[in-house]
This record gives sequence, C-alpha cells and structure tokens, in this order.
Amino acid sequence: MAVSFWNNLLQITKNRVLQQRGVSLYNYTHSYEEHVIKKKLKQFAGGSINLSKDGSGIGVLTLNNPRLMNAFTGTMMLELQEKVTELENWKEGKGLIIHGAENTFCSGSDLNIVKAVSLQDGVNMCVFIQNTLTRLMRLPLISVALVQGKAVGGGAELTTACDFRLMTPGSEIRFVHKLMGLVPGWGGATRLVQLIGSRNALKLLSGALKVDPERAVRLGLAEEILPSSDETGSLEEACTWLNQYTEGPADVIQAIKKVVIAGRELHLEAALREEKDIFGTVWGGPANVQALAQRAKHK
Ligand SMILES: CCC(=O)SCCNC(=O)CCNC(=O)[C@H](O)C(C)(C)COP(=O)(O)OP(=O)(O)OC[C@H]1O[C@@H](n2cnc3c(N)ncnc32)[C@H](O)[C@@H]1OP(=O)(O)O
Repeated sequence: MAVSFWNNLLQITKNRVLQQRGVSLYNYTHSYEEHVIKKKLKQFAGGSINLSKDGSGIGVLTLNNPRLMNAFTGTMMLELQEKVTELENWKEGKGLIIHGAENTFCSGSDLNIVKAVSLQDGVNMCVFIQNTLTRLMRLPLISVALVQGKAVGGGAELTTACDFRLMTPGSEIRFVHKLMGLVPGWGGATRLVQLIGSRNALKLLSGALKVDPERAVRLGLAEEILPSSDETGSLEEACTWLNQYTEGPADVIQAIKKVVIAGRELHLEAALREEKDIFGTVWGGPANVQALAQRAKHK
C-alpha cells in the first residue's frame, strides 16, 4: 500500500516535470540561484542567437559568433534561454533547425569564460546551460542540428539535444573535453550514451575522436550526409529533409513529439498514462474530424 502510494507520487511528479518544461532540474537546495548566474553571464558579452520563424512552422536558430567559430559567450547562453522560451510558446511551430553562422557549427564554450570564472561559477554556468538544453530537447518541435564545419566541445553537446543531426561533407563532431581536462557538463554525455550506447560514447569521449559524417552515420549519431556544404544550400536541404516529418497540422506534430518524449523519459506506466492524455488532446480535433469527413484511405 505504502509502496504503491510512493510510486504513484513519483510518477505524478515526473509527469509534472515533463509537462512544465520551464522547470529547472536544480534549485536553491542545490546552491543554484539562476538570477546570480545570469548576472555573471551578462559580463561575458558578444555574438548573438538569432531565431527566424516561417509561416510553415519551421524555425531556424542561428548561432552567430563567427569570429570565435560560434563559441558561446555568456550573453549567447542567456539569449538561447530566451529563444527556447519563445519556442516553447510557439503554437504554430512544428520543426526547428539549429545551425551556425558562416559555415561552421559551434566551438563550445568561449574559452575566455572558461579561463576567467571560479569553480562555483563554472558549475552554475553548466547548470544554466544544461537546463536550457534539456528544455530544448523537450520542445514539442522536431529538431535538427545542421552540422557544417566543426561542432566541438559544448557545440558537440548541443547537437545531441536535437532529435536529429544532419552533416555536410567535410564536417566534424568532436567531444574535445578530455583534451581540455574536462568532461561534458551540458548534458552531452548523458544524451550521447542514450543515442549511441555506452561503449561507443566511451570511445568518442575518452579518445576525443573526430567523428566525420560517414562515421557519424555508421554510429547512428547522424541521420544523413547532405549533398551541399555551403550555408544556403545545406540549409535548404535540411529544410526539405525536415519537411518530410512536419507535413500536417501543428497540434498533431506537437502531440507526436510529446508522446515520443514521454516514451523516452518516463517509466512504462507513466508513459502510457501520458500517451493517453496527449491522445485526448487530438481526438475529435480539427485534423481528426477533417480526416474522418474525407473518408481518408492510406494507400
Ligand atoms: C562545454 C565546455 C567546452 O565547450 S570545452 C571546449 C571549448 N572549445 C575548444 O576548446 C575549442 C577550441 N578551438 C579549436 O579547437 C579550434 O579553434 C577549432 C574550433 C577546431 C577551429 O579551428 P580553426 O578552423 O583552425 O580556427 P581557429 O582555431 O583559427 O579559430 C578562429 C578563431 O576563433 C577562436 N576560437 C575558436 N574556438 C574558440 C573558443 N571556444 N573560445 C574562444 N575562441 C575560440 C580562435 O582562438 C581563433 O581566434 P584568433 O583568430 O586566433 O584570434
């Protein structure tokens, strides 16, 4: 009796955490105070995170700090959080492409920050960006990291917060943390293990291996190698690839992503309950009614 009470409570809590995507994994009980770290991040300015949203429900998020190979400054970390909040509230959204400006993806954390901050601030920055990337991963949008040039360190970690990775010829994903005397902290190791298994993840992290597109596809880390390597061509190709999966009404696409998140993150019974609740949001909805009226056949 008591065990089942606590199991139920645990499941309800997990459901709530999943549903309230803005909720942080960490709070003051972990000595984490977001407003304090935000103030610190403001001190490391430069670059920007740009978001454009088109009428067909596809958003394009551009990491824009090409002078430093699109390394994340403090203000870019803050802007990423703002853009994720905007995307969480985008009712018409269906898909998201993340790419870097000027033919390269991202070289991770700005090394000027790594050099300047204390251990406590470093850990709190890690918490801040880990929270943002967890929310990014849970967006009700189908997300793609378009990897052109190099995705290094935190840049490699960011690619793993997307549902899919598409790589251009000559591009590379590399977890260089070991060479910096570090390990991933933006959630990248946890997600990498989920994506390619613990043995492959261990090889990539402990060898700081350069993962070219062919190897990434073999490992199941990337879906495809796009034909174009230039910025405009590869972005168009990534949009075309994504469109195969975002055809249809936004509420249905978002519901599909939500049932997949539930299946991935929750225990079986909680996932099944969540799936039933999400099902209830589309049953009898406009797309369902229209499909029934058209006597749809799926040949
Ligand atoms: C989560 C924790 C982490 O992210 S730890 C990992 C931090 N990132 C790194 O250690 C990557 C360091 N950078 C590199 O290895 C190379 O710059 C890479 C990305 C491979 C690109 O090489 P390459 O194409 O030859 O360009 P480059 O080295 O000439 O770089 C151009 C200018 O950009 C700068 N840059 C690059 N990355 C960063 C970074 N993360 N932080 C600060 N600055 C960075 C380079 O220093 C270089 O600047 P400059 O032209 O020498 O003034």
